[in-house]
Amino acid sequence: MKEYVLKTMNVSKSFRNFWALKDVSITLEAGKIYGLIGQNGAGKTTLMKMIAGLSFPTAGTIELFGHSNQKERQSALKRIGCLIEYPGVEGKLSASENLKVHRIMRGIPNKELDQELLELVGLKGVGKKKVKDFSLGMKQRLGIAIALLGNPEFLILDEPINGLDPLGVVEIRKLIKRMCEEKNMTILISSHNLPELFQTATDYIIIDKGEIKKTLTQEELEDSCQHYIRIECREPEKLAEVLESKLKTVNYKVMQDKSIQLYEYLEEKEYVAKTIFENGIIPTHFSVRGDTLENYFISVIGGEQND
Ligand SMILES: Nc1ncnc2c1ncn2[C@@H]1O[C@H](COP(=O)(O)OP(=O)(O)OP(=O)(O)O)[C@@H](O)[C@H]1O
Repeated sequence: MKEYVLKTMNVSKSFRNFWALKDVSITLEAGKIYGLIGQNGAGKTTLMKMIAGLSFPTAGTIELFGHSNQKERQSALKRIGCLIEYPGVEGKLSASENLKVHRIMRGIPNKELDQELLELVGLKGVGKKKVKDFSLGMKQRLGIAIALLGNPEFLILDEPINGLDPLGVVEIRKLIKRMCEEKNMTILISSHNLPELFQTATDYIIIDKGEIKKTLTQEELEDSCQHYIRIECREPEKLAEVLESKLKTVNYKVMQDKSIQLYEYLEEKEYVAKTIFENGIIPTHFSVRGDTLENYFISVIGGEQND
């Protein structure tokens, strides 16, 4: 049976007359990495804050680890770790001193945890260096270490790779995947950039203007962005036969509108056109289709695509 970490049901949030979230209903399964994707102002931070108990919905229900009533949810919140907006760190202290402060504030006595977490996030070697002299990537990793105090089962990270250089992005990506794999942690990570999250998440939630526009798995996203040759003709059965017998491929799909999508030979379009023509098929349409991740995201939120 699937284990659910979070269910939000018709969650809405208004600030005076402005609805920052409208009827948000999402379900997160344990052990997956969810990418919450939306442009600036889409409502990502607002949603994450409500899930983490830092703010309250105007309407709707949030169920955490199966608990939706206020009292039980309060204790379920202890099973969450979050990095939402930058955590309170003291620039004049080192990474381990900062961790110690947060550990003591949370009432966690285990002193060894500080070094364990610094090692986990790759900050063990920084010694006494003050946090004010850290790079952005190091600060983000310290923020993640703080979020990991308390050994959370569900980790919420708001834009953890925003502003990082490519190497920093790779490091955070590896860390997130490792935590999911080694600790079976469920992770919700936000970003305004779908390609950036593409190699990290297992599932995607696309949000725009406070509304969930689409939820999809990595596989579904890959399918949506896969490139193919679209061929239309009067005799699709005959075309399928030619693809199999002459081009030796079964890597195609006959669509409902009877067009055929061919997922091979993208670099040899002329050869495909010549072969089908020589075998008596006259295409009424022949084109290469498929989206980039960016264009797919824009099409889902209803904007204009780039060519
Ligand atoms: N406390 C608040 N008072 C008034 N409006 C708010 C408040 N918090 C958020 N908003 C508004 O709600 C909308 C959603 O904001 P939110 O910070 O959740 O977006 P976001 O997707 O996280 O964007 P960003 O990537 O820019 O952080 C924005 O229009 C924002 O101005």
